[in-house]
Amino acid sequence: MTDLQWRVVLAADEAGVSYKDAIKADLLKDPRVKEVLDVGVNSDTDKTAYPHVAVAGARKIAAGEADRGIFVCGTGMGVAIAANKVPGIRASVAHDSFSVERLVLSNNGQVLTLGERVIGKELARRLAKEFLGYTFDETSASAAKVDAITGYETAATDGETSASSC
Ligand SMILES: O=C[C@H](O)[C@H](O)COP(=O)(O)O
Repeated sequence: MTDLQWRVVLAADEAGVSYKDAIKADLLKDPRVKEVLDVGVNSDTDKTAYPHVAVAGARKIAAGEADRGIFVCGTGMGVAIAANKVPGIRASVAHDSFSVERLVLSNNGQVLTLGERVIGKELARRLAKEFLGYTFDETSASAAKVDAITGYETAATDGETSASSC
């Protein structure tokens, strides 16, 4: 996208709701963000397990209702693993600036995941902000590699056992 008017979907379990809500407050003030979707949870008393919120959030992106996702759980790993089960979604935990950059520029990741029990809140807020500063270059050398991921995913969906190499 060229105008960087992001539609961002947020998701968290009970272990990530505090950071999710802090990031939500930041995004609502961010001029680059035109819409924030929050699929929950909205309280640390809500015990909905992380796979459910992660898949709900990822499906918003797969359906074209959101451009990016920021999902939080205790480690960031569970929501990433769950989100990646949704076809077309590329999600990863990234707890440093370089990894956040490469999640987008190398992997065309749409979902950044964060671990509330792993990094501090101010770093999480900064990484969320940085994540929206990058846009994948479809003409870059990384594009063919991302296409290879999609090829394997398509092959798996089609019930095949392998995909062609790039
Ligand atoms: O990856 C999982 C998350 O960290 C989650 O918040 C905690 O999961 P657990 O209760 O199974 O450790």
